[in-house]
Amino acid sequence: MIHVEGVTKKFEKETAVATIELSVKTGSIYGLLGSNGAGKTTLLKILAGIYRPDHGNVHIEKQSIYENVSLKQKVVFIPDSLYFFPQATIHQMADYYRSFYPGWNQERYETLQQVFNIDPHRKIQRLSKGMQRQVAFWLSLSCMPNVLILDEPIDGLDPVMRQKIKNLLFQDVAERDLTVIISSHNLREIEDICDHVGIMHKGKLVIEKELDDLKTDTHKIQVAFSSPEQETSMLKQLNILHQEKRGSVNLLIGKGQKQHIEEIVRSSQPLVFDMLPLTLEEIFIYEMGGVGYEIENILI
Ligand SMILES: Nc1ncnc2c1ncn2[C@@H]1O[C@H](COP(=O)(O)OP(=O)(O)OP(=O)(O)O)[C@@H](O)[C@H]1O
Repeated sequence: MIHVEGVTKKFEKETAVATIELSVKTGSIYGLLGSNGAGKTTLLKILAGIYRPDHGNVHIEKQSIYENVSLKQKVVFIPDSLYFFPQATIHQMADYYRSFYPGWNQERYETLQQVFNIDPHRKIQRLSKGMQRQVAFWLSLSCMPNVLILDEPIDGLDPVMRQKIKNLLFQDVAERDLTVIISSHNLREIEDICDHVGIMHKGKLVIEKELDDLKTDTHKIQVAFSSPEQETSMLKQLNILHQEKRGSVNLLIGKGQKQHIEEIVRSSQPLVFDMLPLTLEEIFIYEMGGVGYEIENILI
């Protein structure tokens, strides 16, 4: 379990992260989204023990991460700008990882060579941007970390490689309870990986949700009635996040169990009734609207 407790970080006068509280369950995949400059990278670096928070603390497996070498050996961070030793080949970089991470698994490193299919004798800095990213995953996954922190990880990867890497992450989560924290700008991209999503804006965590709950609990409803009284009576019984009129049809975004909503709407005898699934992006737009934020400005 990871606990972020009231974490704040300032750079001179700039507050990059403002009193963030969040928890990430062991074996889950947490997606961190937000606008440019929202504070995602700063928070990830605090989680990885690279930055010391000005206030608050981060506990992983009940231990504080900052300056805790033995804990850091179980946590791997892949930053958005990758760093490898100049002139190092993949094998040489692997030697370095092996010396720092006690969990290093040589057999896995060799097995993953078939997945990434890059000659380990090649110098990393001469590889393409996407290939360097593959090397970062190859080395990181060979360390068998308990926690993997990924800052904009899929940038530059082709669709086949993205899928392969997602599958490797799923495998580690399922087989050995790996916890993954992943930052991205793209809700659609991480929709199919994460079980939790948090959205940051101006240093704050403005929304945090479990995806399954959201998906089974939010519905798009189209209804039309012959009388406004029927409509008013139905609306009073529903938990509505958003509504708009399209001609005689009322488009509603409602929260609640599908069957329960259906019963309420049907008992009001609508002329037209349809329930449609929402994309995750739509759900967030309405949820954020509910807490007073314009998500269009936050997600790109
Ligand atoms: N080392 C630093 N020195 C000074 N200010 C910094 C430093 N790192 C980050 N900041 C500031 O902190 C704020 C948050 O930056 P951060 O990189 O955490 O945002 P982000 O959400 O990762 O942004 P992006 O999506 O653009 O990568 C920004 O205003 C940034 O200018």
